[in-house]
Amino acid sequence: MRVIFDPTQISRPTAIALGNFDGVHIGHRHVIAPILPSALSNHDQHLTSTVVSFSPHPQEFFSKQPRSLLAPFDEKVALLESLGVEQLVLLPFDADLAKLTAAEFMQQILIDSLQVELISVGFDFHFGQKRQGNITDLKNVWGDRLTVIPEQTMLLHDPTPIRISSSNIRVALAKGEVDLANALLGRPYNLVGKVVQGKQLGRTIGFPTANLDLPVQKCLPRDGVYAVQVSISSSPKPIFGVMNIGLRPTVNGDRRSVEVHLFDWQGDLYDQELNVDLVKFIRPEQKFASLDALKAQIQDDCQTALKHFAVSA
Ligand SMILES: Cc1cc2nc3c(=O)[nH]c(=O)nc-3n(C[C@H](O)[C@H](O)[C@H](O)COP(=O)(O)O)c2cc1C
Ligand SMILES: Nc1ncnc2c1ncn2[C@@H]1O[C@H](COP(=O)(O)OP(=O)(O)OP(=O)(O)O)[C@@H](O)[C@H]1O
Repeated sequence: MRVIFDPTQISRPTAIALGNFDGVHIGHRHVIAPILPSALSNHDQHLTSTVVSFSPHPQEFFSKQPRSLLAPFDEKVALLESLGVEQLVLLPFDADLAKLTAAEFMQQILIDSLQVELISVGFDFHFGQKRQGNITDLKNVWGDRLTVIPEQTMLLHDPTPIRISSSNIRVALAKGEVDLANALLGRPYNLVGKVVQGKQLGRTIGFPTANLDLPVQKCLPRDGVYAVQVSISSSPKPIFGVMNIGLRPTVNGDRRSVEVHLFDWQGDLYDQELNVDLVKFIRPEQKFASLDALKAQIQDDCQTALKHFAVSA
């Protein structure tokens, strides 16, 4: 997939899906589907299948606050690529772009710069100065070459359906509601990072852990202990394990760490990249009176995780 920051490099004409697409969840995949090469094959002209996002995210530009992301840049690129998207265009969101009216955005960005032939957006998509542009404006120009995806929701435990959205996935993760986050994403929420050195205390209590270095913007789930499934390039099969996210109050930890203990695994993992899929939240992090008490609890956590894996196998 081509990743374009410089608008002069865009491959045109295009079929585009417009939006931020953080996490590439089920709703996003519905929006992207109509512009994938497989959906464009009957079109008489070759259109480049393109996702158009803003960088930084408009909310980040206005609030000046960094946003935590379900899928930081490398993960987003990999996810879009796996769908078959040919090109990701990142429009630099600055004061000039923010000032464009809806009509100017359509003319300068969509028509002149991207040569858009087909567009797909969600029903509530807004664009241009003060978010004044909406799908009616797009419809007036692109007519039946515009696909509008109706709101995608999911009926789970509550009587009211829940909207599939990046915000709702973040809220679920903050509460440790892994099942909900995974259902809305349509795949397990995962953490991808290299293994770095910890304090090496874990091995002294019988539970060696791989400490993960994650992108700073990565949205972390609630602190606590999780059952996880891990993939490493050196192992053909996924490995089960437990993960702790938190400050490690028992050993007076000074910053948040993400560490994984793999079941039945021996060997050096330093510098290897781990992909950790969240399977189940087990318990919140606690301060224990002694290392022995922590050790007993971790043994219990491993049993809880193993039971869960056995039931869902
Ligand atoms: C499954 C699991 C659960 C954990 N739970 C806690 C906990 O509740 N409280 C805590 O202070 N530390 C907890 N820890 C973190 C340990 O304190 C940590 O693994 C140990 O100090 C080793 O750290 P190191 O990798 O930096 O050497 C947990 C670790 C694992 C693997
Ligand atoms: N549940 C959904 N149903 C239909 N379209 C959606 C849905 N979620 C997002 N979209 C559309 O996908 C595109 C990308 O949207 P965006 O990334 O802003 O979505 P989001 O997941 O709702 O994000 P956030 O929760 O941060 O507002 C937009 O065109 C949006 O309208």
